[in-house]
Amino acid sequence: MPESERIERLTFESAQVWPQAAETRRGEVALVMAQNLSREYGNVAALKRASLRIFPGDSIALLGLSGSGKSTLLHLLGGLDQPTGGELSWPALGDSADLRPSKVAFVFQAQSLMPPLTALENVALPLLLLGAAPDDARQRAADALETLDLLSVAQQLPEELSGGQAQRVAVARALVTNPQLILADEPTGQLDSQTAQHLMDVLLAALGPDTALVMATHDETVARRLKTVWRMKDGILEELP
Ligand SMILES: Nc1ncnc2c1ncn2[C@@H]1O[C@H](COP(=O)(O)OP(=O)(O)OP(=O)(O)O)[C@@H](O)[C@H]1O
Repeated sequence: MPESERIERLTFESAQVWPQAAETRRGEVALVMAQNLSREYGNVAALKRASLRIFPGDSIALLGLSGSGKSTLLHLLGGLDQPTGGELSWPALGDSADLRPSKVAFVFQAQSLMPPLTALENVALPLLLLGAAPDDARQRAADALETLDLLSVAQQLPEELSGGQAQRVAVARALVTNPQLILADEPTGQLDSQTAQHLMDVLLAALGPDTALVMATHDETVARRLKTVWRMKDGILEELP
């Protein structure tokens, strides 16, 4: 089937399943809604007319090969980037200016901790940016590190951490503000499979029941740990949620 026809079909099906106004599911308001969401970079169509809804408590793996558009979609969902087509809204969260860091948090694949700050200071940082008192921020950061079994490295600098520990600190930093939506871009991408599974264990255990997680990955084993799998290929969200 030609790609244009396939996109038309997916779009038609999505319109059947989700009328534009369907902001709720079983009485819950969607955190994110997108209709025909597209992002082009010059003549590269990185995301082609994706329609989706994300609700509190969802955990979604975004599975696809390198270049399939996973990061593009995550950046749009978190308001880090602007779509070139379609509609995007955050019915339960406000508009894009309200999104971060208290409501939406990111975990990236690459080392994203601030090098001069200790693990504890890295985790406390989003709280300080939100205006928390320093003592309160440090206590909550310590609690988050403890949840992820990291108290022993609280005073270490990022360069002194293993890759797995650094990613767990990044997860603690994402969780510390109790966000409603966590967007994770291949957080296990640079970890061996055992360390990756441990990261998934602690992340899923630490996730609140109402927090939604969307995680880009190319690893089927990691994807299977989440409740729902969305597949991306060449910018198309293939399996509609
Ligand atoms: N800032 C940009 N400028 C130009 N093209 C871009 C930009 N960002 C992404 N692209 C292109 O958009 C397409 C989708 O990229 P994206 O990073 O979203 O894929 P991905 O599935 O996340 O890949 P990976 O698994 O390698 O991170 C690719 O063809 C990529 O080259």
